[in-house]
Amino acid sequence: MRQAHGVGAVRAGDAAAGAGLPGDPLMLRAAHGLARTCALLLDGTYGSRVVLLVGSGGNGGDALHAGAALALRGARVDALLLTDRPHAGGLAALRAAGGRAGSDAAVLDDADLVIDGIVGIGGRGGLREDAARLVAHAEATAATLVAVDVPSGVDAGTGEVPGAAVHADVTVTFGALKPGLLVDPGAGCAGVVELVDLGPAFDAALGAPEVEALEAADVAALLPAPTAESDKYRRGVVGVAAGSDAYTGAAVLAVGGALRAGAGMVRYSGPDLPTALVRRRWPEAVVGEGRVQAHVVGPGLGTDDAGLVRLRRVLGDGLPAVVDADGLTLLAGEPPLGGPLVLTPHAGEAARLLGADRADVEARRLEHAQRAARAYDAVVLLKGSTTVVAAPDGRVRVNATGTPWLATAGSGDVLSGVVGALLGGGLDPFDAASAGAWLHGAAGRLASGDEDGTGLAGGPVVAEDLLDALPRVRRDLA
Ligand SMILES: NC(=O)C1=CN([C@@H]2O[C@H](COP(=O)(O)OP(=O)(O)OC[C@H]3O[C@@H](n4cnc5c(N)ncnc54)[C@H](OP(=O)(O)O)[C@@H]3O)[C@@H](O)[C@H]2O)[C@@H](O)CC1
Ligand SMILES: [K+]
Repeated sequence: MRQAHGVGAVRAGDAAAGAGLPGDPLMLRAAHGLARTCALLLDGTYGSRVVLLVGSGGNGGDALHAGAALALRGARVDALLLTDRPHAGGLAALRAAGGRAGSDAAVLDDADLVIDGIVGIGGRGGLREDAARLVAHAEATAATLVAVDVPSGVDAGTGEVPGAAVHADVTVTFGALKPGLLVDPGAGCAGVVELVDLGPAFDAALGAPEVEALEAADVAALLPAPTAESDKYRRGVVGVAAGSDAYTGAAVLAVGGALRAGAGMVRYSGPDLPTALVRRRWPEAVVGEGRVQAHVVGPGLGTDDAGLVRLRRVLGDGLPAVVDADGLTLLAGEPPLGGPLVLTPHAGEAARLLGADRADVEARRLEHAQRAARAYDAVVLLKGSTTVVAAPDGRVRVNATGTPWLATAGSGDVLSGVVGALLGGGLDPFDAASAGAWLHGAAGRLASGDEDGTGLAGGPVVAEDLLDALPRVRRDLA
């Protein structure tokens, strides 16, 4: 499990580990880890050209100390000071190591590596204009850009990017991951994230994480494995109420998602046309209502009265349910309904649920996912380049297994089926949503050939490809 801690927790860790002690041992430890990563990226420091962007706080201090270490290993290091009060110990160390400090941005033009020490966890608001100008200059060069702790301009606690920000190739962060490195849009500015250990005293003071991200082993441990005694009922029967005469594909894909994610059985109910198509594509699905352990409702349902009647009937029995797409639009006007719910909105649907602006949801994803979870007393899975899963009790997980290629028609229908299968298999809504997002994202990567999730290496996927990839993802987990 990857865990991110908020700014308050990190400050507590700093205090417990002796921040501010004479000689700044904690900062030296951070700077040492930063310098080590930079040296690896430079593939030999001797004769290389390094530029430091230095703000007024501890973040600039880290950059200056790391610059000193690189200068001692033969790099030509120039610090560009954005303040007349730079970290005194760091500046003295840089000068003693032969580095230089100034304000002529021309040094950026032939830099091999730029270290962004403008601002870290003490940042407020977007980058100021002078800083934004330097960052744009640095990003226009061929230099590798390494952010110190967080990319400057990213809110460490939330991932919000209220203005200009650094887009780093690598972020070296200290002591703990920060939520802003896992939640978009901040996560998209961080590049590859490296964590420098600040020691056991720091770790012990951190407390509970604010944001978690499941890894493969966590998902494997959560998934219910069939045993010799499991029959289809114990593996979970999922009811799917999706699709309409206008939107038939949603029914086929949601049923497929549930089946391929391991449901013991799927019962499909819907109008004649989608029913005929479900029968043809999935002869193993049972048509008609009956006993189930969880529901999937909403994809392609339509938002007319007929859809509302179906939604109310499904949620009326109080069983766990995944509500997606048209189901969310219908739910937006409804009093709280039914049993434990997982809502799976994209940003536009979340905006509708909250009566908010889509652009605001996209800019402040963590806040809006948490607000929707509280407002609907439901687990909310907010889809996006990094999916945010929020529980009404405040817990948050993010999922980063996806690929930009997953943003394709029908992909969400498959996801709703996958989460439904996990709910039906007995996972609680928070685990079902976060493990479902992981499986769906991993299937997307496998299907597209996009191994690192950047979208650069992969190719297009269609929703059907996800259905083929899901069993392989589960097999690899086992
Ligand atoms: N604690 C420790 O021992 C350890 C801390 N460590 C390191 O210290 C960092 C935290 O240091 P910190 O608290 O000094 O804050 P930090 O982020 O450097 O800058 C705050 C200053 O920046 C400015 N500023 C604010 N917003 C801005 C903006 N939008 N655009 C431009 N400038 C802006 C503002 O100053 P102003 O210019 O207003 O005077 C503010 O005072 C942490 O992230 C880690 O890197 C590690 O060494 C491990 C040990
Ligand atoms: K920074």
